[in-house]
Amino acid sequence: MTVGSLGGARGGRVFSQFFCFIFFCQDIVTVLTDTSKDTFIQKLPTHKNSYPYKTSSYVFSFQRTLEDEWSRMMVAAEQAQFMANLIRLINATKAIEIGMYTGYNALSMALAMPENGQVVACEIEDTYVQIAKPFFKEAGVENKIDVQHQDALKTLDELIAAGEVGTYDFVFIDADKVNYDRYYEKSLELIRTRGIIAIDNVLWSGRVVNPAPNDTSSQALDALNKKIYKDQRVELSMLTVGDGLTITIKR
Ligand SMILES: C[S@@+](CC[C@H](N)C(=O)[O-])C[C@H]1O[C@@H](n2cnc3c(N)ncnc32)[C@H](O)[C@@H]1O
Repeated sequence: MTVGSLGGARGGRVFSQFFCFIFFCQDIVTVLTDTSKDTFIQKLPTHKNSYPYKTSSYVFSFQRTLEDEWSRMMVAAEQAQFMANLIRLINATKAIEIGMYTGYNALSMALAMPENGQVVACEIEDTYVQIAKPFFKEAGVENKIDVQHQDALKTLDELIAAGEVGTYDFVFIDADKVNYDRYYEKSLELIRTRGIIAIDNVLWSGRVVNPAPNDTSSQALDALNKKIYKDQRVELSMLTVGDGLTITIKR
């Protein structure tokens, strides 16, 4: 079939628009159904609570082979999957995770990035760093994850001092809650315009509503939620996924 047979110049336009649409759909389908890690999924035992979430099932199964005790603080699988897809959609190559723990989500982010992608993973506890590193190596993303084993505030200050302001595409905040506001402000400096800052535990099992007088974590989260709600520097979307996930886009 030729363009001409579809009705001249107008037909050509319709024809090419149609194919652009098909290619666009294919891109979206590729992003949402990438199964290139399936070999790992088959290789690894599946945790009893797992569910075959497409791309994230790899990291999900991978880290859930750790004891339940270790899986307690990880993000929910659907959160890791969602953030990995956000990373793909914005073509992120520079990301920061504040609170790496045993590396589940850092691994998920690194796998979603191209070869030149870099995740700065901040973790203060040595035990967790030692657990995470072999997983990064086995997954073949050791070179994409820069583990910063120290206080995350120090790492963020170092990045700012090193001239990295406005260069990061994606930041995930998931460390000690009382410092969330500080992490948010420093992340806003480091993130580029239209970059994403994702914040975990913003619902804190509902305790952000009327926090108890001695509950400093709930108070800090509540204060930050209210601050971001009015923050003109960002667009906001608060999702009731996991323990509550805020997505902000820097204006
Ligand atoms: C909820 S866990 C992170 C879970 C991880 N994002 C995941 O999805 O697997 C919080 C982590 O933040 C770490 N953390 C707490 N305070 C920190 C600090 N000041 N600097 C760096 N890491 C910190 C804790 O040791 C813990 O491993």
